[in-house]
Amino acid sequence: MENFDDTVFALGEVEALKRAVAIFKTVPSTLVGSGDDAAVVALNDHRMVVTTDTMVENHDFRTDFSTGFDLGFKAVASNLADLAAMGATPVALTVAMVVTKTTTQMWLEDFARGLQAGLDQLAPTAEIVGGDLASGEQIVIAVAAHGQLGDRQPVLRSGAKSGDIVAVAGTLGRAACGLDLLLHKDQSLAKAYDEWVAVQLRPNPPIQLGVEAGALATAMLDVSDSLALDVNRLAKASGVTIELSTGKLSGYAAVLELAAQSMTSRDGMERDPMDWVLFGGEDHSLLATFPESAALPRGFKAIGKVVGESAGLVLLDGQELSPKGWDSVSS
Ligand SMILES: Nc1ncnc2c1ncn2[C@@H]1O[C@H](COP(=O)(O)OP(=O)(O)OP(=O)(O)O)[C@@H](O)[C@H]1O
Ligand SMILES: Cc1ncc(C[n+]2csc(CCOP(=O)(O)O)c2C)c(N)n1
Ligand SMILES: [Mg+2]
Repeated sequence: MENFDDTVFALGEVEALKRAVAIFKTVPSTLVGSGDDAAVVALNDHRMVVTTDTMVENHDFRTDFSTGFDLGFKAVASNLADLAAMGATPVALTVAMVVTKTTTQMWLEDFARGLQAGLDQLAPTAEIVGGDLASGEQIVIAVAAHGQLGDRQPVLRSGAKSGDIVAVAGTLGRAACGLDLLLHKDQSLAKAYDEWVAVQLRPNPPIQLGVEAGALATAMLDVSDSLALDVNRLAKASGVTIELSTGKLSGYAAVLELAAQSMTSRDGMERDPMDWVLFGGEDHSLLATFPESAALPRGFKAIGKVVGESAGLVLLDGQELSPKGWDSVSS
């Protein structure tokens, strides 16, 4: 017989929320925070940048891989990456979630600590200003994030120009390698390469670098579904051809080589770490284009070039790169 005494279900919505919300820190821009019918937030501009992202248990995450803390951190990080990709500074987030009859209050509070840790590390000026708690058959986490631009223009996917440099801030391939380590039949590998597993569980996107780069970038997006897919989205939106070179990407793959070899030695399946770099998602790094004449902003590394106008073509070493990656509905 399961013991439900320590579950969110047993405690009830009001008490469960009271304890979880107590974990969140407040910031000055929140005029009315969690507790009323809606929150009220002060912005430094008349425009608001809004994004949302949903994570569903057993589709986007597994509770045997991720702790509540991990999921809170990841939910914040992935939403902040979308704001940063617009060049926006994060201000306020809401967290709507479905928990199950067996979700413990300890898990919920661990999740809340993960949300706050994500903000502490990536956007200390932002606050969790509200949310919703419902119950259902599996855990669902839906975060909405709101940001501001000050006097800047938003950085769209559609602004890349012929001649621009294509550059990345943050890591590539590590989160996908981490997921394969977690899924590997030899469980000792996830411990041996815990640095890559950590990127999968708690991605660390370069939020501040993205906001800074927003002043110069002609286009930007976060790499959530795969480099190949997301470069393709940028190329299509901008109507340009982008040329990448494996030489510029080899450093991202090299650090994952040992993990690939260890996995292969245990199951005999050949792996090329470049596949994680090109076709793996979830590092939430920032991919941007910059005018050729300007120096690249701090933290950005050139991986390719915009070579001309087209309906949106991506070439890798001169060959068309197929836009393979994560599809959140059909994967
Ligand atoms: N249900 C929906 N209603 C309206 N617009 C939607 C809906 N779902 C997605 N969109 C829009 O479609 C676009 C692509 O969505 P998607 O979630 O792939 O964005 P993304 O930046 O690639 O996400 P992420 O970085 O979280 O992977 C976004 O502009 C998003 O707002
Ligand atoms: C158990 C488990 N199964 C699959 C995955 C892979 N995965 C989930 S979401 C996503 C892309 C970003 O999503 P979104 O576009 O919604 O931000 C990817 C590649 C995982 N991490 N854990
Ligand atoms: Mg995005």
